[in-house]
Amino acid sequence: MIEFRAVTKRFDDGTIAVNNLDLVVEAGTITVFVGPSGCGKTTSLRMVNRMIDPSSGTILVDGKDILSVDPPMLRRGIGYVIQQAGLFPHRTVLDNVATVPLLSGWSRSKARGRAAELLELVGLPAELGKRYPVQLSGGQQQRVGVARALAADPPVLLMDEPFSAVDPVVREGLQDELLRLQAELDKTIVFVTHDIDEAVRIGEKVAVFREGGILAQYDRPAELLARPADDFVAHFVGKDRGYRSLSFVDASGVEVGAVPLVQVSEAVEPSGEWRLAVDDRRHPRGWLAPGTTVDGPLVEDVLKPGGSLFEVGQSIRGALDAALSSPSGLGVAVDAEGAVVGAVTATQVLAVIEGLRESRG
Ligand SMILES: Nc1ncnc2c1ncn2[C@@H]1O[C@H](COP(=O)(O)OP(=O)(O)OP(=O)(O)O)[C@@H](O)[C@H]1O
Repeated sequence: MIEFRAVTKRFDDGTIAVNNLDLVVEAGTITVFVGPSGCGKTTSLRMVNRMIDPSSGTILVDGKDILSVDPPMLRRGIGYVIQQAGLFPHRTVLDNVATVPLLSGWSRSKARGRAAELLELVGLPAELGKRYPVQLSGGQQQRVGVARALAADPPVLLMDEPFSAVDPVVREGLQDELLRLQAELDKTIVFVTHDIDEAVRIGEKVAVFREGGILAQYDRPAELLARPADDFVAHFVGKDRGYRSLSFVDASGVEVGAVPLVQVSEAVEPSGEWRLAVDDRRHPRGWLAPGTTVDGPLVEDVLKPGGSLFEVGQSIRGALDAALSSPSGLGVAVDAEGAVVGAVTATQVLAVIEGLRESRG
């Protein structure tokens, strides 16, 4: 657990970067600090590993005042990942990751063995270990940065805009990877970003900062979207927050109905209704529009591309999107293997959303 108690940082030129911060980061969670540029996120983060010391107030890590711990000692228990990975350019990927174990006195072969395990853990093929950082993509470099920070197996991980230098698709992949790793490793992670979408996607709790280093709201993402504390937070979480908050409501309340199916490569009779074409594993292949006549076996060329799919038990946002993006108006539900289990309409989904709203008062 990390606890900020009335922490203020005033730099020598008088700038107040962090103003009387009270906040508890629970152990084993990902907590995100988010806010516009210059609102004190990085300063707050760097005070945890004593790269910056507070002007007043106290920071406790696992109940211990960090000012009572020697900084190098403190940092052994705190991994640090920064934007663009900050790798050593003249060391191979493997040696970058092995750096901390080597510094802790491990033999070269043991440190490299550990580094190889870590590369695997973050999803990088072993052969990349021989390359130099410049020979990797941005996303791969970020993974190496995470592996390096995990090398000493620290209970706490500080991540400062670690994914902001990569494109949105790679970024989403890295976020998923972090969530997967966290499920396995159970670290206490503080993650800084200025991207609210990233914050609500990966944070169990999100701290929104405003200018002047003031904490504007500290809440679970669903609360932040549903009940922003004030106009600043409402504006900062941005447009579509009502729709985005549906990501945190599961779709189990939506009753999945039957959907007419036809089999690809089999003969089909004409019909006046939309039918979903599936393959022999019941995976959806596309929609057959009403009145389409097919001469002989059904081929995929006559099918209309399907909309998005949603998995039963996932978010209601996915169910609504599936219905809205489907040419038939029927959102297709699939099981974990991707086989069709049925379909829902947008009206059905909205009725459930409306019911939830009313029951919340
Ligand atoms: N060494 C310093 N001396 C004086 N002022 C500083 C120093 N470091 C940071 N600041 C100021 O403190 C404030 C908070 O900076 P900080 O880097 O913590 O913000 P941030 O929220 O992380 O911003 P960004 O998203 O742009 O990285 C800013 O006004 C910044 O200019």
